[in-house]
Order: sequence, then C-alpha cells, then structure tokens
Amino acid sequence: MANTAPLVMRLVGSSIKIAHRAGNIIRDVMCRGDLGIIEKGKDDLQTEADRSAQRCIVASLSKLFPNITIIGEEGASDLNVPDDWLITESNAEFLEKHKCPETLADLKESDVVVWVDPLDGTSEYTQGFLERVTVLIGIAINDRAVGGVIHQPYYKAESGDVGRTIWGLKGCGTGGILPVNPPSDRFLVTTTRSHSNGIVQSALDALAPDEVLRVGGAGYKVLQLLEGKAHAYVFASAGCKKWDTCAPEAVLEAHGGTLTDMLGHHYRYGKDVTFPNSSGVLGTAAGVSHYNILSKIPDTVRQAMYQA
Ligand SMILES: Nc1ncnc2c1ncn2[C@@H]1O[C@H](COP(=O)(O)O)[C@@H](O)[C@H]1OP(=O)(O)O
Ligand SMILES: [Mg+2]
Ligand SMILES: [Mg+2]
Ligand SMILES: [Mg+2]
Repeated sequence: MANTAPLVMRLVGSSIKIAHRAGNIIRDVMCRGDLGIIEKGKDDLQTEADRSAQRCIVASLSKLFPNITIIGEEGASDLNVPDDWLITESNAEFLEKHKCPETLADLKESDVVVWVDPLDGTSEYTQGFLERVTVLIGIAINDRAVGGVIHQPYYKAESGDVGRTIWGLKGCGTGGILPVNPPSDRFLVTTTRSHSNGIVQSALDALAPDEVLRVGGAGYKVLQLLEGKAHAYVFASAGCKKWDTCAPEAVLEAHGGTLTDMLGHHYRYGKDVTFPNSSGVLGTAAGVSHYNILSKIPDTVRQAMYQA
C-alpha cells in the first residue's frame, strides 16, 4: 500500500514520520545541554538542533524521493547521517484512512518542491519557550503550497504524551489536531514576539483587537488559528521566509483558513523563487473574513509592504 500510494500521499505520510524523528533530535540536543549557537545575522540564530534536524529531514526525504527539489533553511547539509536518522517508513494510518485528491493524483517528483524549516522558533528554543518550537515540512506543487506537516516536539497532551504532529493536504483535510473555532464575542490577533517594529504595530492598531498575543514561531501562530486561540496572524514585516510559511499555509488552508502576504496575495513556492516573504504574513482562521481584515490595513502599511 505505502509504496503504491500516489506521490503526494507518500510525501505527506513520510513527512509525518520524519518530522517526528526530527523532533526527537531537537529534544535530545536540549537534553545534552550544549546548543552550539551560531549567530547567522541580527536576531537570527542557528543551533545544533536546527542543523541536525535538517540533516535528518533532508537525508530521509532525498533518499525516498530522489528527484524532488528540497530547500532547507540551514542551507546545504551533510547527508551522511547516523542510520537511525534515516526514516524510510510512512505513517500507515494516514495512508490507510485518506484518499488522494483527484487534482493531485498524477504528479511527478520533478513537480515537487519541499520547503524545510527544521526548527521554527529558534529564538524561543534558546530562551526556553519550548512549546512554541515546531518542525515544518511544506510541500509545494506547481508553485503553490498544497500540503504540509507541523510537528510540535514539546506539546504536552492531557494524556501525558509529549509531542504531536499535525498534517494538512488541500482537498483532503487536516489531522493530528481537533480544530476549534475562535470565540465569536472577541477579536484576537497573534503576532511576533521578537521581530516587531513601528509598521508591525500600525497594522495591529488599525485592527483594534481585544487582545494581541505575542508569541514566537510561524508554525505555532498558525496552530493558534487552528485551535481557536486567535482569529488572525498579522505580521506586517519582512523576516519570514518561504520555509516559515509553506507548511503553515498548506495546513491552515486545508482546514478552510487563508494565509497570504499583507496585500492579500498568495506567496509562490517554486524552486526559483526568492526566499524572503518581503510583504509580510496575514493568516486567518476558517470562518474569518480574510478580505475584511485586509480592508482595514492602512495605506502606510500597504505601501511599506509594496516597497519591501
Ligand atoms: N528577522 C528575522 N530573521 C530571521 N528569521 C526570522 C525573522 N523574522 C522572522 N523569522 C522567522 O520566522 C519565524 C516567525 O517569526 P516571529 O517569531 O517573529 O513571528 C521565526 O521563528 C523565524 O524562524 P526560525 O526560528 O525558523 O529562524
Ligand atoms: Mg532561523
Ligand atoms: Mg522559521
Ligand atoms: Mg528555523
């Protein structure tokens, strides 16, 4: 079954297993205590967990799918990895219970670009906000984000289990989470904790939310939209890159939400696009009017996004 399933189903099924393994690596690095932090730029860190998780993900995916394009945040990786980092199996439950959407049934590996953020929320990881850390594997087909996995290695379930893996595939749905609608009597917005500026704040002020949640990580903020903790994810600034939004966009939209730039355009995820999401990020939960929020964004903010 696993090997004969359509390509996109095998990609999602394998990514569920691979992201879980990457999450174990992230926890192991933290337990060992030496994070091996490198400063890549301003407010931009990399740790041994980012490097090792990416090696696990890219080595596993490229062995299983040799002709797809894989682009990872941490650049070229040494794919000579320990045997137990190489994940070859797929999530059987996903493959057994879900049918491939017809429009995605007939794809070649060369149609696929996978965007890998091995550890989203590195700054949160180094500062102990561990629940906000996610592993993101986004699947783009013909330029569009269509599928993805968001793994949360430090999620604590009521059952006591640690870690959870959420998947989404457009035309198929989402799994690994029980989505909840946001409250109808309050308007809640989630935004950056560590990358704010005057323009980011102007966009928030214009929306006049009842509450602003400031939390790190693009993956985590999209989980907040799925869990009904916020109506909108608003970030009117450059800084996020394609690997930050590909999986979150696909997972959110597979459940009926929307994720675009601050001008209302979907980002493109083909193999030749530039990495920065220079015109910001606007995500809305299912049932929330994306258009209504866009219409409240002031011209000063829109112009800053055009110029970016
Ligand atoms: N200025 C920036 N430089 C580098 N990465 C950024 C920047 N702004 C945002 N990001 C990435 O987008 C994610 C979401 O941003 P924020 O937490 O500010 O909302 C961050 O966790 C980070 O991903 P990563 O941790 O994978 O490097
Ligand atoms: Mg980073
Ligand atoms: Mg990231
Ligand atoms: Mg990252």
